[in-house]
Amino acid sequence: MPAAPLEVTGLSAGYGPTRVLEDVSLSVPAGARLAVLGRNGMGKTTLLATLAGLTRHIGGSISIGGADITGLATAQRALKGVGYVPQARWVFPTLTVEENLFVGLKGRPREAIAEAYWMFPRLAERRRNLGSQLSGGEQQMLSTARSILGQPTLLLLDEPLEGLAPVICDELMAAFATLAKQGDMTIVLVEQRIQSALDFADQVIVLERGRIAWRGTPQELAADHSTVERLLGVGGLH
Ligand SMILES: Nc1ncnc2c1ncn2[C@@H]1O[C@H](COP(=O)(O)OP(=O)(O)OP(=O)(O)O)[C@@H](O)[C@H]1O
Repeated sequence: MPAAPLEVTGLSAGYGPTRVLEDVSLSVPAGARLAVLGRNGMGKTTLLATLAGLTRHIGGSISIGGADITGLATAQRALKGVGYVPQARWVFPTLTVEENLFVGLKGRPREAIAEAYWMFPRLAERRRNLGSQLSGGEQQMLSTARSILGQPTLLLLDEPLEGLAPVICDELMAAFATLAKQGDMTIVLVEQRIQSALDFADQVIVLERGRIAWRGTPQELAADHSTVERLLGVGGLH
């Protein structure tokens, strides 16, 4: 399946009585890469969780590939092409790497796991290790690979670099760039490592208290020092 464009209109969502996202609208063309930035607690995770169907919908709509998925449950959204890689790194600790990958196949032939090993050669080396024996970086690779095996047309990555050593971050970002180049997925990346996100993305939004406070290209953001300082709390980007 080719990458699916993402269209979000007037989206508001939250948890129980709490409103977090307010009137978020965005449009990501098929195969494009959107970075979602913002300080802690501004609603980045909530935006991805809302796209995946895991929060309380208050208003607005979400469509991928022209199909309205707003009313669909998480599992149905996955069938429509939404791949969600949560911040918590969903790995089955008592299954081996290979068994974890089998879970992601969703009816595809077993040989398809070669795609995961091609993308993340470290996983091939660790195929017989248990999920619980993996480093944080390897768990992130496994969690991402499992999602990719389901052939999503929209991939949602929530802070994949959190807590990882720089060398592993580079490895992961290189794998994401390879995925993006293949053009089979539209990718939305939430990341606190601003420079890595800007190097990867072709468009950026910055959230502030659940609303889009800024949007533009990575180049525009890097040049806009006052926005970077005000909305991201850092002195500047290189
Ligand atoms: N399950 C929940 N129930 C109630 N409120 C929540 C829940 N999860 C998050 N929130 C609140 O929603 C707001 C946005 O949180 P969210 O995790 O989306 O922010 P974030 O930008 O991803 O932050 P971080 O960078 O720290 O992960 C915060 O005020 C948070 O306290």
